[in-house]
Amino acid sequence: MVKAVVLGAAGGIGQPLALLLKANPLVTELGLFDIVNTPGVAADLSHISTPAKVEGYLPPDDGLKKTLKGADIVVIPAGVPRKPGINAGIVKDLATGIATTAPKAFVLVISNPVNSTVPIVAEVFKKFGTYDPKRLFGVTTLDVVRASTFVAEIHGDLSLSKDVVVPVVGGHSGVTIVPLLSQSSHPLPASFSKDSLDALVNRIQFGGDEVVKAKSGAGSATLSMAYAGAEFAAKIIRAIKGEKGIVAPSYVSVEADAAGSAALTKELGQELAFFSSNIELGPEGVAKINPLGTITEAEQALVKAALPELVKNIDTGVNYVAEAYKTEEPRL
Ligand SMILES: NC(=O)c1ccc[n+]([C@@H]2O[C@H](COP(=O)([O-])OP(=O)(O)OC[C@H]3O[C@@H](n4cnc5c(N)ncnc54)[C@H](O)[C@@H]3O)[C@@H](O)[C@H]2O)c1
Ligand SMILES: O=C(O)C[C@H](O)C(=O)O
Repeated sequence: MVKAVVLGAAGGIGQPLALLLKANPLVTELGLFDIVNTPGVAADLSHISTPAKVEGYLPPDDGLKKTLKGADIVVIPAGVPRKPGINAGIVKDLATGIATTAPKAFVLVISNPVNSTVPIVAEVFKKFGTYDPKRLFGVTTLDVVRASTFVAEIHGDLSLSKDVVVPVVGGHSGVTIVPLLSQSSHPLPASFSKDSLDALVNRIQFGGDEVVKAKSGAGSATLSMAYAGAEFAAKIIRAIKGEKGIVAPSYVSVEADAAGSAALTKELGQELAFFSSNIELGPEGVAKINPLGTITEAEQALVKAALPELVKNIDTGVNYVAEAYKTEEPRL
C-alpha cells in the first residue's frame, strides 16, 4: 500500500503529475491538495481504471491535514514559476503541514528554486524535531531527462533516450547544473567539437529558459517536469518496496550519508550542506551518496563554478526560515 500526495496538484505540473501517479500501479491512494480546483481534478482522475483511490482537498476544514494523513510520499510542485520569494513562503507552510501530519513521509521538492526550497523544508522539519535527511529530496530529474534526450538527439536516434544515462550533479539552476557527459552511458561521437560540447552543456543548464521562451513567458516547463517528477517518484516507491540497485541523481543533504559525503567533500574541496550527486536509494530513502568519480578537467571547472552559487542559495533558504521564525511561532 502506497499513499502518494501532490501539493499544488491543480497546477501546470501538478495535474499531469497526478495523472502519471494515478497511472502507477504501485500507488494505492492519491491525495491531491491545492488552493484551487482539487475536487475537480480528483473527480476526473478517479474515473481512471487503476488501483489508486483519489481524494482532493482545498485549504478549508483542515484540507492539508486530510490530504497528508497517512502519506508515504509527498511531491511538492506548488508555487509560481520564477517567483522565488513567493515560493519560499508556500514551501515553508506546506513543510509545516508535512512535519505535523506526515513526519515519516518521503518528501520530493519540485518548487523552485530547488537549491533553496530544499534547505527551507529541512529547516522547518528541524524546528519540529522531525528532520530525517534520508527522506528529503530535491527533484533534479528534469536535468537528467533533458541530458538523456539531447544526447540521444546527437546520436540521431531519439529511441535511445530511454537508455541514455548521464549523471547531472550540483544543483538545479543555471551554472549549478553540471552534466557529467564524460560519464554518459552513450559517449558523444569522437568528432564532437569543444564548441559543440560547450553548447550542449549550456543547453542542459539553461533548458528551462528554452521552454519559458517558447511559451512566450506564459509559464515554464510543466509536462516534461511532470514526466520527470513521476519517474523519480516511481524510483522512490520501488525503493521503499525493497527493490535494490536503484541509483538516481538528487539534491540531498550531505547529512543523509556522512561516510559517502566525506568522499564527495574531498572531491569538491569544500563541504556543502546540500548537493546533487548520484544517490543509491533504499527502503529508508538515501542509502548512499556516491562520489562524482572520474571527471574531465572541463567538468571539474564546471563543478568549481557551481559551488559559490550553491553556497549562496543554501544560505538563502536557511536564512529565510530563521528570519520567518523571528516573528512567528513554528506551528501550523
Ligand atoms: N524542479 C524542477 O525541475 C522544476 C521544473 C519546472 C518547474 N518547477 C517549479 O515548479 C513550481 C510549479 O510550477 P507550475 O508550472 O506547475 O506552476 P503553476 O502556477 O501552473 O501551478 C502551481 C500550483 O500551485 C498552487 N499553489 C499555490 N500556492 C499554494 C499553496 N500554498 N498550497 C498548495 N498549492 C498552492 C497553485 O494554485 C497552482 O495550482 C514552480 O515553482 C516552478 O518554478 C520546477
Ligand atoms: O526554468 C524554470 O523556471 C523551470 C524549471 O526549473 C526548469 O528547469 O525548466
